[in-house]
Amino acid sequence: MRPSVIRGNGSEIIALSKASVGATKGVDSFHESMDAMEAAKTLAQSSGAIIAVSGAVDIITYGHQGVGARNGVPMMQKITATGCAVTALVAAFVAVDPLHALEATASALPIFRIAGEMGMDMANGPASLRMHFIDSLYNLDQASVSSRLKITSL
Ligand SMILES: Nc1ncnc2c1ncn2[C@@H]1O[C@H](COP(=O)(O)OP(=O)(O)OP(=O)(O)O)[C@@H](O)[C@H]1O
Ligand SMILES: Cc1ncsc1CCO
Repeated sequence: MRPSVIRGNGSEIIALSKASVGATKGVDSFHESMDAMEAAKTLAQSSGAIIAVSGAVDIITYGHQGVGARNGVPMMQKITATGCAVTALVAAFVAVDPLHALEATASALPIFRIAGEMGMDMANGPASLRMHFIDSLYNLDQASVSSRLKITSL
């Protein structure tokens, strides 16, 4: 199997790259995404996949430079399965343009996080964030993405 993109939290990417033997915590992460930067680059080079690490900053790398997606709200972590959901969004973006999987991944992650920010503007906690987040993703437009986008090179 040669996946185009591997998305995990910091602990998962470190475990996959075998860069660390530290404890992991199942579906949640003990490590911050930036702790997994070197592991992500190593895994990208050994697997040939684009690596996306979710966390306070989402990281996207193909093994050399990286992109950091800095939008979002921490309460997204309190909704179980947002990790799987953002992975599904990445898959959908890559399916539209498979020859540009890096750009597709670097678009899907910040868009997911921007929808989280917009959902949080209307939410009172994780349950209402889940609802408002899905509504925000559904209603998202180019102007909202352009005005909110926070990405940097790493
Ligand atoms: N500290 C944070 N601040 C803002 N957004 C975050 C933070 N940590 C994670 N996220 C966002 O939350 C979503 C889920 O990422 P997370 O790292 O929690 O995945 P996961 O551990 O695989 O989750 P799951 O519980 O679904 O298995 C992603 O969109 C990610 O960008
Ligand atoms: C914990 C969990 N529940 C549904 S999917 C999933 C893992 C990734 O989000």
